[in-house]
Amino acid sequence: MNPDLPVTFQNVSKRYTQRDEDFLACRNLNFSVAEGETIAIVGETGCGKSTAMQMLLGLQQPSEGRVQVLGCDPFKEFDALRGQVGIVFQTDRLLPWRTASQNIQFGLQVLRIPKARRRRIAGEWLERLGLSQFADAYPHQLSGGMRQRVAIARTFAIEPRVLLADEAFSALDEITASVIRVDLLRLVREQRTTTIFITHSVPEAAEVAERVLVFGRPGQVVKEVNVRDLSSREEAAAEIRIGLQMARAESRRCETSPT
Ligand SMILES: Nc1ncnc2c1ncn2[C@@H]1O[C@H](COP(=O)(O)OP(=O)(O)OP(=O)(O)O)[C@@H](O)[C@H]1O
Repeated sequence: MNPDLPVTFQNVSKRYTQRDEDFLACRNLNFSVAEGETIAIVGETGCGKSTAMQMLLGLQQPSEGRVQVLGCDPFKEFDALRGQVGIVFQTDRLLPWRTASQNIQFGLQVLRIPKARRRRIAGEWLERLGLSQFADAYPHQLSGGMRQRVAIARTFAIEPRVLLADEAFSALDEITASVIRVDLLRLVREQRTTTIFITHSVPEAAEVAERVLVFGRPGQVVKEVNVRDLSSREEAAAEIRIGLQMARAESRRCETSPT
């Protein structure tokens, strides 16, 4: 395990207890993300993507193995990572009683940034996302795409070193999603934020990531696709689909093999 890399999973397994029985959600999961790198994790529903991300966020403890984020154990050193890991969710999760500007200031408030500085930072992010004239608008006065932009601004305002985008575009219509995707990618590149996209969409993974990890069940990397080494996004998408087929075959093999 290289402690200098911002995110490392080393031989990580996670077991849940379901109806008095052990259930393996991740098995011997190994991967890392380099500083400033953008990766995507793709996998079918139930393959353990969320469980892996919960361990990254320190919300779940691995049953075995080690997770390291920015040199810390996220479960045991939860407070040390406060403000260092940002998340963009599928839904905007804006507070309806706060204006766009006040929503962007929320994380900064939690980090006890003084009011004048908070306002200035929110103003800068509203401008960067083309929302300056909506600073005082409430979420119900904004379109879905604008709300997601406010949520993105709220995440970037804390200047996270690691960003997690969890199905960040799947609640938007395809046209809005493609515009917001471009916005988010631009910010990730400008800020050089180490980023993990979680997605079910093969074309999206091929478009946003430099490297794609295809997850199989229980949570493990069945194929790694280095988009940088391929000639086109289409070729990357084809490689990801091969990975998903491998994951399905492996999962069927596990289901049918005698225990
Ligand atoms: N807290 C929990 N307790 C028990 N089992 C759980 C818990 N969380 C997840 N699981 C199980 O672990 C497996 C992996 O779930 P997980 O949510 O990590 O998958 P996922 O790949 O994120 O799925 P999706 O794409 O649908 O979000 C599933 O079978 C799920 O039922």
